[in-house]
Amino acid sequence: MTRHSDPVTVHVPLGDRAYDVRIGSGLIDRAGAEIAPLLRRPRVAIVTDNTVAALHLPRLQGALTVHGIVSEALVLPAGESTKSWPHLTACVEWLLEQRVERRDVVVALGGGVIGDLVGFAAAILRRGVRFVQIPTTLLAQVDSSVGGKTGINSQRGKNLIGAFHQPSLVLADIAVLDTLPTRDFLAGYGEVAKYGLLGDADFFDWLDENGPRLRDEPALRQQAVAHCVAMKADIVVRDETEQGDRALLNLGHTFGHALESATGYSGRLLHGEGVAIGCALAFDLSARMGLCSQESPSRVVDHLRRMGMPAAIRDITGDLPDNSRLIDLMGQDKKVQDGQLRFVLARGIGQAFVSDEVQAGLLSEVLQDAR
Ligand SMILES: NC(=O)c1ccc[n+]([C@@H]2O[C@H](COP(=O)([O-])OP(=O)(O)OC[C@H]3O[C@@H](n4cnc5c(N)ncnc54)[C@H](O)[C@@H]3O)[C@@H](O)[C@H]2O)c1
Ligand SMILES: O=C(O)C(=O)C[C@@H](O)[C@H](O)[C@H](O)COP(=O)(O)O
Ligand SMILES: [Zn+2]
Repeated sequence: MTRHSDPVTVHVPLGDRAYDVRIGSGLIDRAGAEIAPLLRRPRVAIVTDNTVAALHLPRLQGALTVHGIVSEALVLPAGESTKSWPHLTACVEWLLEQRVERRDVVVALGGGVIGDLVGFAAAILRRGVRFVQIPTTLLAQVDSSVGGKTGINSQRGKNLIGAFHQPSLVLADIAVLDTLPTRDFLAGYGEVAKYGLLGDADFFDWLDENGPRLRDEPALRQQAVAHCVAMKADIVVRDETEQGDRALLNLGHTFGHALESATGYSGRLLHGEGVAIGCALAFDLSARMGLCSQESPSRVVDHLRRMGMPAAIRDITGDLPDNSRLIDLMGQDKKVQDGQLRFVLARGIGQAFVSDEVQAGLLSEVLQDAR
C-alpha cells in the first residue's frame, strides 16, 4: 500500500536553472499535480526501463491522466549496458518520432541508468529540452537525479560521453524503494555512505547507528535521502561544472569506475558497489600516505561489512585484469589533468580533498593488498 507523507523540498538555487527536489512517500501518485505547472501543453514523453515499467509506470500514467496530461512511454532494457550509444540513439529517435518539441518536457522514470541516459538525450534533443527526474532507486534519489551530470559509458571508460543538463524538477518517491531488490538498495547505500565520508563525520556516525534500519523505516529513509540531496545541492551550487569542489562527490570513483570498466558494466559489479570498494581503497591510500590514521580505513570497511556490502576488490567474483591495466583504466578518469591522475583522499572521516600527489608505487601496493 502506498503511504503518503509530507514531502520535504530541497531547492537547488542555480539561477535560471534552479529547481526543486521533492522527497516523500506517494509522490508518483501526485506527479500530475507536480508536473502540470511546468507544461506548456498537456503531454509528456516518459522513458523508463522494463523492470520499473512493470512496477510503477501504470501508476505514473494514471496520475498524469487525472490532471489531463497525455503520456507516451518508451521502455528500454534494465541494466548498466543500456547507458550506451545504441540505446541513446533509440531514445533520441523515439523522442523525435513522438514530435517532442523544444518547450515540451521529457520524464525519466527509473534508476541512475535511465536518469543519466534520458538526461543526456534531453540535453541534445533539438539542442536541449527540459526533463523531469523521477528516481526509483536509492542511488538515483540520493545522487544521480540531482546535479545535472548526464551521459553514457564508452568501452574506454565510465560516463565519458555526456553533458551537464539540469532537470527542471526531481520527484523522489521514497515508497517506490519498497520494490527495490536488496542488492540494489545496498548499492545505493554506497553513495549514501560516501556523503558522510567526504564531508560529514556526524552523518557517518548517524549512519553507523541507523544505516541498517534505512530499508525498513520510511522516516529514516526520508531523512537520509533529504540529507544527501541537501549536501549534493550545496556542492553543486558552489561548482556546477566540477572545476573544483564538486570533485569531492567523486570520492571512491577513480577506483570504482576502473573496476566497473574492468567488469564490462555487468551485473558482476554495480556502480554503488564499486563506489563502496573505491571509498575503502581511497581511505587505505590516505592512511598509507600518512594523511589519516589506520583507524579511518578500518572504520570504513567495518561499516560497509556490517551493512552487508562488498568492501574489497577480492569481493568481486571472477577474473580481473592486472593492476597495471586497472591503473591504465584510471587514466581515462575525468579528474585527470595534464595526464596526471588525481584522487579524492581524506584526512579523516568527513575530511576529503583532491590530490594529485599519489605515488604510482603506493597505488600499486594498495591494489595488490586489496586482491
Ligand atoms: N549523474 C550522476 O550524478 C550519477 C550519480 C551516481 C550514479 N550515477 C550512475 O547511475 C547508474 C547506477 O544507477 P542505479 O544504481 O540506480 O542503477 P539502475 O538504474 O540500473 O537501477 C538498478 C536496478 O534496479 C531496477 N529498479 C529501479 N527502480 C526500481 C524499483 N523501484 N523497484 C524495483 N527495481 C527497480 C532497475 O530496473 C535496475 O535493474 C550508474 O550508471 C552510475 O554511473 C550517476
Ligand atoms: O555528481 C557528481 O559530481 C558525482 O561525481 C556523483 C557521482 O556519484 C556519479 O557517479 C557521477 O556520475 C560520477 O561522475 P564522473 O564525472 O566521474 O563520471
Ligand atoms: Zn557515483
